[in-house]
Amino acid sequence: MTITILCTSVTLLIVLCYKTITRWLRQRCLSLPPGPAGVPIFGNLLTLNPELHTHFATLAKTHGPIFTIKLGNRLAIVISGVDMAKEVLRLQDDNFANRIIPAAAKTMEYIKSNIVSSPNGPTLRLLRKICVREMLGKASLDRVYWLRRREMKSLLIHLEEMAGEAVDVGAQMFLMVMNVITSMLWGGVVEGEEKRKEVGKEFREVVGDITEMLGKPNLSDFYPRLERFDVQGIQRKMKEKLVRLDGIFERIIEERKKNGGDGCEDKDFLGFMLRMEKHGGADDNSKSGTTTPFTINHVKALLMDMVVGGTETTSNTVEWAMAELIQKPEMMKKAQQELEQVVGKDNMVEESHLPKLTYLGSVIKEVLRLHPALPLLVPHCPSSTCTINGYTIPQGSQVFVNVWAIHRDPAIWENPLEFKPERFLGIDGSKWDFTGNDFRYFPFGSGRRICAGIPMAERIVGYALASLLHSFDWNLPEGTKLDLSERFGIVLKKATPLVAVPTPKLSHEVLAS
Ligand code: HEM
Repeated sequence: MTITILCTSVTLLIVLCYKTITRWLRQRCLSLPPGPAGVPIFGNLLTLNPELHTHFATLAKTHGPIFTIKLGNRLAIVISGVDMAKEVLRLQDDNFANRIIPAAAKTMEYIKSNIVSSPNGPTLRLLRKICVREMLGKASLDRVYWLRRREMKSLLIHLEEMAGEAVDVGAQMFLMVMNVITSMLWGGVVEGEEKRKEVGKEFREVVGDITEMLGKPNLSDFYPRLERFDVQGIQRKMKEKLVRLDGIFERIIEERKKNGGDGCEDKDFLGFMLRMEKHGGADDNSKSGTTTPFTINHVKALLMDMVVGGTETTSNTVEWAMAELIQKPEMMKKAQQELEQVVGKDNMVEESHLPKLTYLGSVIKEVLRLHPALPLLVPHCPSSTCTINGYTIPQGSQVFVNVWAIHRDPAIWENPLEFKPERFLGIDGSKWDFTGNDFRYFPFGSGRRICAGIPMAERIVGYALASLLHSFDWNLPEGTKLDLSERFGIVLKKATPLVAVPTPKLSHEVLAS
């Protein structure tokens, strides 16, 4: 018995060593980008700092703007140079516009059908077209403005009630943005304040758990062969949550179908998507006349995309902006003076004011420069082996583009660590935008996989920040200090939540109008 166990262990060890050595030799022959030395089996996992964006920026100082690291069995390439970012996101975009789906996200069919996980191809094009052109186009966003206004007003009245007390700004923003997004998605379905709150609460809990699990390091991702064993139980727990989420979606969709179904397309996005689904999908999008299907799974997947893609990104951006402005009161004053001029003291901010708020716009650009919501974008993945700068980038490797590091590169930005909205003002400032055409500034990514929610993000962040600043003065609670340090996650966070005290600037009549 002992001899059998011994023989099996030795054989396993030999096989493992053989595989590690052959993989190592294969990779050496490939002329991969340079990178820190790792150890067999673990690669660089043991020295990986969880603050990935800063860790990668530090490694880039030693290994250059393109380097390799090994995360277990997975090869990752990290890009932190402008030219190479352009190579991945523009010149070789077609090849790199794919994703590696985390093991936890593979557990439910509709999660695999969403935009963020879809490989480059007709389904991705269809989903993005629906999202970017149909739902998040100007006309559609205008149509559901009343829903955003309703949620904003409810937040401002709540903050007025909290006047003089310490408020967790990020938590309030998250709640408001979640309500705004879910209202836009199915706001016409869930009737009644109480019921809306109830659905919203359950939804928030489940989505919070799901994003937390997606952000957890999972051995199944570093060692894909372990995926079926689900060593940490993450996939099992994720599946439980996704079944719950699916239940919420099913209830909402059922309710909508009962109450007039796809006839309600003007009310919110769900109505629009159900109409598409009823017509069996879409869109004769190819010359060959084939139709790309659009199923109920796609409806759920798009709901999920907007909630997960849109909530923390926008609410954290507003929280960062508030923190930076509280740190620099003269800048807060400047933004408030502009609001008084454009909006007036007897009025609430409306989205239609945003294009005239030039200084506020530059504050938002500067926040997204210093604290881009997704500091490493969403990792890309080449569908075939290619070369960048003479280095081989193997098919299937995970490619991180460190936009955070590019936005702080002293060769591009003067005093890059200083928060200075003025750099985006004037003739010089107007050249920077969110289109991803300039690889020195691209907080929303670039190319085929550029953020699908830019118009919505611009409106929500601008409207929320303008409303907070116009309606209240903001100060830190007495005796507290501001901490501006960051914490890496799926979305970049403040390491400690911003707690601040609002003092109303507008009368109750104006706020409640
Ligand atoms: C301040 C707010 C936001 C920022 C900074 C932001 C940034 C980004 C970035 C950097 C990416 C990845 C690009 C890449 O992989 O190359 C992305 C992807 C995405 N974003 Fe946003 N985003 C924001 C808000 C939103 C909103 C409001 C929505 C939708 C309602 C949204 C939906 C998406 C989706 C669906 C994707 C995946 C696109 C794809 O894989 O093709 N985002 N976003």
